[in-house]
Amino acid sequence: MADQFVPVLRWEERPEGPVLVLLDQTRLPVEEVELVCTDVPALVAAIRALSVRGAPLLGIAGAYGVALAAARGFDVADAAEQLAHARPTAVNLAYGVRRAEAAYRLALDAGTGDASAAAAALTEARLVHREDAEASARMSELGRELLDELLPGGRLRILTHCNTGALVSGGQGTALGVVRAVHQAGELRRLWVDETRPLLQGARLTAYEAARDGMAYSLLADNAAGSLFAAGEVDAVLIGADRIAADGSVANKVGSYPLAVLARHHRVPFIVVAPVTTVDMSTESGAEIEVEQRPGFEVTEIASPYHSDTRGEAGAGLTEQSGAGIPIAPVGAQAYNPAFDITPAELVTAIVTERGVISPVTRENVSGLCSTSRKGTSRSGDGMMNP
Ligand SMILES: CSC[C@H]1O[C@H](OP(=O)(O)O)[C@H](O)[C@@H]1O
Repeated sequence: MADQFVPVLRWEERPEGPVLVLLDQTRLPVEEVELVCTDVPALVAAIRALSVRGAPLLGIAGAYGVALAAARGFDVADAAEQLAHARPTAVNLAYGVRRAEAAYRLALDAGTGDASAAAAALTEARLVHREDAEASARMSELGRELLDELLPGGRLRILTHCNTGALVSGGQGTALGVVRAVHQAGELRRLWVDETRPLLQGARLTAYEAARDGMAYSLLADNAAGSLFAAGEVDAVLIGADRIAADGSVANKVGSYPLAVLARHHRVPFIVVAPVTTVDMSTESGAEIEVEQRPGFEVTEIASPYHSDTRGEAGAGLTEQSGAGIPIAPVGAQAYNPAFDITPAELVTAIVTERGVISPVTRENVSGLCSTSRKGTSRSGDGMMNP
């Protein structure tokens, strides 16, 4: 196991007051630069620029953001609203914000005073952080067991999309956390890493994590994935999720849905790995999930952390503003840039959570994930063997 990263996110008590310190993911893999957030607008800007990103980590950051507002005497209700709406698709963000806000309100209503209420929000944020680390560890175990069952004895060739590792989690990640467990068990033959245009989370972040772990990996352009399936080079697809609707539809980084179609056509297991905090039973179906639309310049320009002149002014992040990148389209070109797409449940072989694995992905099995009386895995029929 490689040495640990610079912490992806940490709370620090400083003489001038508490701060939230973030590893700026827009600067990776070239530089490990830390952003120090002293207020909520700075944290909201970091979330929108994807300096801090990835559904579970957004929930953790959101919870600490509420604690920061409370500790620094800002308006907590206003801070919670700003944070919860910083990005629309990952349900984890609002989940973490509301957890910390509720703890703050409960303490305040109990008459404990502002300082104690702020401490309650911080305690809850730390709990959200710890719970996600525990969930990550459990998902890694369950995901590796699932792969052992689906593909016994194999040295696996796994394809993944975007970044779902330690950079999105309180622990070692979601889908990439499973890959890590497979690698550490000596069962990973090859990790195929989709570069994940346009923000290149695969090229910049997953390759960075895989390299640090000594994994055998190959980076590929997203549109090369089809030829890998056709050549029989993919044993399983593992991805994360930003929101799972009640019907089992999965919102994830754009490019996930085409992989699900390819996987079904080539009878390859398509596995989603996500903590239960990603499941949103109040969203009935995938059609109701708000898909974040991002600025067109992320598509019409190429920005790279390797080239400081493409990071915008003051070495800002990759997504700071138009004109920071190198144009790769005619000036004025219009662009379609959804951050996510929706994969219907019928194309998902299994969903791995810390509370068990569900397959097939049905409304009943999704609902079971959220029931307090849940007992382990819900799998029926031969859904596992017919990816
Ligand atoms: C398992 S959470 C990681 C998830 O978040 C990514 O989105 P973004 O980089 O825009 O935050 C992507 O959808 C990953 O699957």
